[in-house]
Amino acid sequence: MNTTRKRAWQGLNAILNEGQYANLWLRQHGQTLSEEEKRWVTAVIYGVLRHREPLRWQWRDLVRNVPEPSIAVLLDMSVYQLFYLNKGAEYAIVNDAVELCPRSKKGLVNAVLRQLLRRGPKPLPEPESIADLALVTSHPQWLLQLWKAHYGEEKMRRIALADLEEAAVSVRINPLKLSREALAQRPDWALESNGWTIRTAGNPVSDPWLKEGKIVIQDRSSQQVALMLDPKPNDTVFDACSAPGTKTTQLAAMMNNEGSILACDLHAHRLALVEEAAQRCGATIIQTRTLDAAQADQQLAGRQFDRVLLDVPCSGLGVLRHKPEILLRLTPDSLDEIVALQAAILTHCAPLCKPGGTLVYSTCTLNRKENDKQVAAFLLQHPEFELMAEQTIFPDEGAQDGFYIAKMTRRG
Ligand SMILES: C[S@@+](CC[C@H](N)C(=O)[O-])C[C@H]1O[C@@H](n2cnc3c(N)ncnc32)[C@H](O)[C@@H]1O
Repeated sequence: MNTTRKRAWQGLNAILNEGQYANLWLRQHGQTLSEEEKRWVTAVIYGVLRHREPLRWQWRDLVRNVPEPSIAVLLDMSVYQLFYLNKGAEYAIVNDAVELCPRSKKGLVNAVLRQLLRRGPKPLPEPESIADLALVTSHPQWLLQLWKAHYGEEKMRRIALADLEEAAVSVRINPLKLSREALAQRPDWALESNGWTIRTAGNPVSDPWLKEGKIVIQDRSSQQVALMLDPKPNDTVFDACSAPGTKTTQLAAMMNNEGSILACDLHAHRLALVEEAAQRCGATIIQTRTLDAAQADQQLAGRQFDRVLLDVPCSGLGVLRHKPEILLRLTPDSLDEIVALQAAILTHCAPLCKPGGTLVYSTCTLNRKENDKQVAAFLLQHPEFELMAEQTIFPDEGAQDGFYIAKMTRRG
């Protein structure tokens, strides 16, 4: 029995059937695995999550009823190994799947997988209709319709297909701990023209510089948010939704640890992550405070800041390459709830921006109601703010997440 298959199955059950997040499960359970095992389990978990509809479509016609969720996931995972990884270990894959499942299901799993081995992979339909694109990309049809309405049919198609690609890992320099000269000593790494993103060779996730806070894993679109806020040394900054602190620590570095940042979040346990990040990165100007950003004007009455960052909770439709499981839980109704929360955060944080100050609103989603329409509605009600720049970053346009960033100033 290959125990890594058992771990991957346990992980997929936790994520698909018990609502856990893949990255958190892997962080928690990956410690018991070797680096090589962890890489394999990670690849299988994300591969099954990204291709869950076509995987099930491969075996669905071979059973009368879909078996209980854990057995269905075992079949999905086995099909992924047989048809997508294709390492020539077919019989070991089938035997391990049969051994993993309870006695009462062994016959079913064995029969389905052996029929699949005989039949081989069914070719997927060309993703021409929305229904076929939904099958091929494992995106719900309602989301494809929404993207079609918001961004046009061609863009909708490109975004959905881009989500099937493996997520790129981007790295940013932390100049509070790593000088550009020291970085230049590393021949296979180079700083990109924005002065923050490092082009890396190898796997930065296990690089010792990460634990030392010299570099930070941060998507290049996410880095762009802090660049748009553009804080200067000695500014006062309010970061309303700051956890886990990836942008907060970038802001501190941009300010060269001069000035002050009030980093808030609704959840105290998440603010602890901001404090850890600040410690690791040597960012000394960050104070944390638990706060509901939708009531920030009451909780911080009398205070105003040079720069306000509202990196609000969102539906996450721009980061599906990193978190494909988002699609398992999202519904049109949950989108509407989040739009209302974002509107409240904008309304109740805006008064904390000084006249002449800068307000940046950002999301990692692709949904115009959370993005440009949200900001347009805010501006209509708040003529004291002026839109200076607005950017939607799409995941099909490079190795980056989808993001929306709006930069506003408060008239003096
Ligand atoms: C997109 S994440 C922020 C990411 C963070 N800015 C970074 O770069 O690491 C959104 C955050 O908003 C927090 N949040 C959700 N509702 C909130 C509220 N009502 N007030 C303040 N924070 C909230 C969540 O806990 C989450 O940490």
